[in-house]
Amino acid sequence: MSDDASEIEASSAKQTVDPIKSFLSGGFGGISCVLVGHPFDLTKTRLQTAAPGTYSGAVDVVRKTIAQDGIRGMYRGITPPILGVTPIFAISFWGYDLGKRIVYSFTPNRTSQHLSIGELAMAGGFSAVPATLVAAPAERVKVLLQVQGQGGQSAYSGPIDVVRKLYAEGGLRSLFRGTGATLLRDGPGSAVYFATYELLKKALSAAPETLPNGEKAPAPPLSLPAVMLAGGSAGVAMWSLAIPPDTIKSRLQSAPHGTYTGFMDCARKLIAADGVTALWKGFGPAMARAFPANAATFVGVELSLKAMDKLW
Ligand SMILES: CC(=O)O[C@H](CC(=O)[O-])C[N+](C)(C)C
Repeated sequence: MSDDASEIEASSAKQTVDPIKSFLSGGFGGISCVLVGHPFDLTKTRLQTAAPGTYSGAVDVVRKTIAQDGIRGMYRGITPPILGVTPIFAISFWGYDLGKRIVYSFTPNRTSQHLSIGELAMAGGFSAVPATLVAAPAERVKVLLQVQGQGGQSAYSGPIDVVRKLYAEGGLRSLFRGTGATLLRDGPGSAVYFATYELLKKALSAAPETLPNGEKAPAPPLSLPAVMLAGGSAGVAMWSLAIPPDTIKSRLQSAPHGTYTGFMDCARKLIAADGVTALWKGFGPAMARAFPANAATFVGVELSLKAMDKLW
């Protein structure tokens, strides 16, 4: 067998892909995710951060936003997510692939190349580490833009203005406020996310063939509806876990300087003021977004991988 052929066989049996392809496919997934998911995300952030009584629910946020700002209002703050989510997803999908390679390197004497769901979850959790370095400042900027324009004056004219003002106010520390909260949300969240996708992908695929070396071949490609079902469910599974740390992250990142000393302080103050259920503010819109946005993400990922596989 040629070196190239044995490398392809080894990497497909190992469930890893070329790092450039995993990075680019994640980027395509991110763009698809933002285009479908942004209006849901804006509704969630407004519900999470508005003073009690401002909105009666998600539909009220949409009604008031459109009445005040038109349809464009639902896409307020989309520039940072497009610019931020694309690299975040690129790094996240690349990090997931890197996480799988790390698992292999720590288990050199394994009897099967196939990664268990626990190992895939570990690789998913690992992906949040590099992704958070980009996600935390991008989310800080996005949250500040999303919460303005709810009646009062706008403090920022755009993402660059936010970055400039945050840097002037507190340097990199201010720009990176909420990094720990982002990791607490995305570490466990990404573990569940990738594990759910792989689990459903396997359940929805036809039985794999056996390779000449006795290993199972990777499952044949999924149909688009199956990719959408597995991707959408991965999003729902992730957000079922991620809403409480996300609520705290949004509060931390949107509050004036000095309001909270950290994650636990913010959680304690939020629960004391609004009760424990306040941790699940924005649950409805997050869940409403989770399925379509992540169905779109994995369609973007799988289609771009397929296109790249044809190119090189
Ligand atoms: C917070 C976030 O970006 O979650 C992604 C899914 C979504 O609904 O946006 C998943 N991942 C963290 C793996 C990029």
